[in-house]
Amino acid sequence: MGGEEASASVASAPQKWSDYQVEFHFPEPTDLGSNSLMQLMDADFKYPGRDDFGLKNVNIGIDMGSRVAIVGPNGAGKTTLMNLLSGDLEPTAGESRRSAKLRIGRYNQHFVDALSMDVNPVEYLMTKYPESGLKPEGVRAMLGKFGLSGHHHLVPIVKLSGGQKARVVFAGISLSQPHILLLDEPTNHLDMQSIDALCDAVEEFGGGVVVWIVDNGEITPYDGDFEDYRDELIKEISAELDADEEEAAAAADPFKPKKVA
Ligand SMILES: Nc1ncnc2c1ncn2[C@@H]1O[C@H](COP(=O)(O)OP(=O)(O)OP(=O)(O)O)[C@@H](O)[C@H]1O
Repeated sequence: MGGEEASASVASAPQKWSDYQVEFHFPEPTDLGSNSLMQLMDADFKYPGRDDFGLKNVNIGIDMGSRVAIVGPNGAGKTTLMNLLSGDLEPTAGESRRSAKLRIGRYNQHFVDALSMDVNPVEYLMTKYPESGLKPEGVRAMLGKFGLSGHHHLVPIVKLSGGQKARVVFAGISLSQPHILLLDEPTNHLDMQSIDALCDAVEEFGGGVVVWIVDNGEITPYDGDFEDYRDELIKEISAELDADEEEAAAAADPFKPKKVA
């Protein structure tokens, strides 16, 4: 994992921490009258005509305060599982229960890629979440906290980088006042400071959180807590940054032996 913004900041200045302030925040969810938010019980899922892929016997319960991290490889059916959790797909056997009035804040790469419109982030968020009641200045303050610099608030979204669009998606999730966060590889586009801010926000969030982490093994629950996950990500990104710095130093020094690709 790593972020395009992390590599970009290394290219311009070899430092590990950017000098801007980020503070992700998801508001305290409204009371739904029950601690239990959603459940998949003995759920199976199969696409019609696809006998080579299916999910079997999935049991996941998400309550207020739940933290569920799932580790699995690409191709394991992550989008399908996330769609079952969000209610976009219904199980072909077993049961799916969801609290009435449940709001789910969902993050994935497809949502980031799909943000390619001519309106700017402020216009986009104000149109999509009118119930937030925020004025443009409020939306801009929020975008700033999610790490989108002021200049980019008024640039058409189509011109933003993946990392900048990711911040717009996160700000939108916050404005939607979710009870559950479904986060599919949420750190891909983020630099270390933002990953730290996201982990803090997830930790303090009063609702339920499901995070998908890609790894090469089978689909399993993550063996650790969010602190462990944060430490792992930061270790990975530090190693990537060190490798980038070494490469940059080698490129600048004509006498240093070069790595052969
Ligand atoms: N609507 C569909 N109809 C038939 N098969 C589908 C459909 N959507 C996905 N699949 C198949 O189901 C399997 C799992 O797909 P899914 O998108 O859930 O997970 P994934 O492969 O882990 O992808 P991603 O990493 O993009 O989430 C794949 O073999 C895919 O081709």
